[in-house]
Amino acid sequence: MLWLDLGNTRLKYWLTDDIGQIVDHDAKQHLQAPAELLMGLTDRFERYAPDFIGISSVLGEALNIKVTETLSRLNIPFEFVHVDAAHPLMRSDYNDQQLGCDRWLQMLGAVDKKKRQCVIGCGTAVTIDLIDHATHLGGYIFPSIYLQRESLFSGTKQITISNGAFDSVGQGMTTQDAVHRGILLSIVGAINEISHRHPNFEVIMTGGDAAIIAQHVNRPVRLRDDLLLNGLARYFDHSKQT
Ligand SMILES: Nc1ncnc2c1ncn2[C@@H]1O[C@H](COP(=O)(O)OP(=O)(O)O)[C@@H](O)[C@H]1O
Ligand SMILES: CC(C)(COP(=O)(O)O)[C@@H](O)C(=O)NCCC(=O)O
Ligand SMILES: [K+]
Repeated sequence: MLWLDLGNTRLKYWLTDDIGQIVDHDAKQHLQAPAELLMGLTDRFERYAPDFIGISSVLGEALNIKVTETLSRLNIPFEFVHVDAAHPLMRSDYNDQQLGCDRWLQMLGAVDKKKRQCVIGCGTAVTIDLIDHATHLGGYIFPSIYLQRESLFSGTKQITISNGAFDSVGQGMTTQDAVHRGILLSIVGAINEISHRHPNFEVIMTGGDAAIIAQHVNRPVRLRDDLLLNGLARYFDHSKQT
């Protein structure tokens, strides 16, 4: 199988064998040209001769059409995920026309009907979702630390910071530190507040920036890099059974 995750910044792919083991995996910036990036990867994909391609995309109709055109040339059946708010593994009252499918799949990949869970996706946006015994209770969306820095850079005259490390939440004494620490605290502080309000929820984090953020959270955090893949596998298993 070939599994694709088209996020706002990166294209992730996984090739898995018959027993679900990952035989190849990578994440690449697509620069809003995912179809062209996929074109360059087709040789690699064809080498493994996958019999199915399952796709999560939050890139919108126009880019999905281009991706569809590229994938059609492979002559391998493929299917885009559609959010199912009444899925047997997890119920959700969130507006299902709006819920991002990567966000939903991450939850589907993590959900455990015996637990209360807080699933945090740290990609281009940071999403924080609460799940109570397999019922999605809703969540929050924040700009990532990088998007926040870009918005300060572009919306102010005297803040000209465009790079540097996000490594502390202590107060800063320079613009550079104040910007990075303030932004990091906005996410870490929100996570701490949400986990304070929901003390019995297991905190699970995934996505490109999960490790940077998790270090400063004052609760035990489970870092998982397999949630979206797991969600894709669960979704397509189910649709084959019905
Ligand atoms: N402006 C930026 N500068 C540097 N790195 C960035 C920037 N925006 C995002 N990133 C990085 O890109 C990665 C995106 O993470 P990922 O989970 O793949 O997100 P998405 O699913 O939204 O594509 C993160 O590791 C983040 O550190
Ligand atoms: C919230 C997101 C931007 C996160 O995307 P990502 O950071 O993974 O690229 C995406 O799931 C999305 O576009 N969601 C639609 C809005 C919603 O979930 O309500
Ligand atoms: K967007």
